[in-house]
Amino acid sequence: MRLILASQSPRRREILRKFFDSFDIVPSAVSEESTAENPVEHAIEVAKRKALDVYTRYGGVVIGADTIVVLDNMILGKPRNKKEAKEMLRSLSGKIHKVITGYCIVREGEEITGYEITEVKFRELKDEEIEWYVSTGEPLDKAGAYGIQGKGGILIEWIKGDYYNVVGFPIKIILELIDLGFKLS
Ligand SMILES: Cc1cn([C@H]2C[C@H](O)[C@@H](COP(=O)(O)OP(=O)(O)OP(=O)(O)O)O2)c(=O)[nH]c1=O
Repeated sequence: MRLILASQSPRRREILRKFFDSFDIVPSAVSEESTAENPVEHAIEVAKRKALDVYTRYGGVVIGADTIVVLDNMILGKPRNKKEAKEMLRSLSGKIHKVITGYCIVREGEEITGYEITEVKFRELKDEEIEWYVSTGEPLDKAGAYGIQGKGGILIEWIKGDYYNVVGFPIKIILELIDLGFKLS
């Protein structure tokens, strides 16, 4: 069965490519708003919308995912501009937050949903560090305004849990695909 990643994220593509040889990529264009009552439900709802959008057009086995950063029960999505990126980084400084990725795999009308939570502790950041990091341009397409896999790694004191989950593609998805019969490359 054809495997399709419903994502424009280069990070998700790279992680999936580490484990599986052949799959297609079809980005979805759905809204990332939701009426969910809590962050986990929100991430799953959006992931499901992404996967179903592509599944209804192409069929196959479709994976959708949504990554959010949650600080004190507030969802930080992708910053809209540099000012918002600086505010997000200031609010994360010195604190522990959660990175939640909700995912959905759709095949033959059946949906498998799940999520992973990783805790991340930021160092106390100096204003100059925030200025420098935002000037690199890295924060703009990323939830919480940082990328752990890039220069943003320097902002972090520790993480607890699945590293790949922070980048946007938890290992749980790989395990689900193995259960569905896909072979590791
Ligand atoms: C916290 C964090 C997020 N991110 C990224 C992962 C996601 O790509 C992005 C969150 O946005 P998402 O809406 O989950 O994904 P996306 O818009 O990039 O791609 P698509 O909806 O097409 O699947 O932030 C990192 O790359 N590194 C990090 O450390």
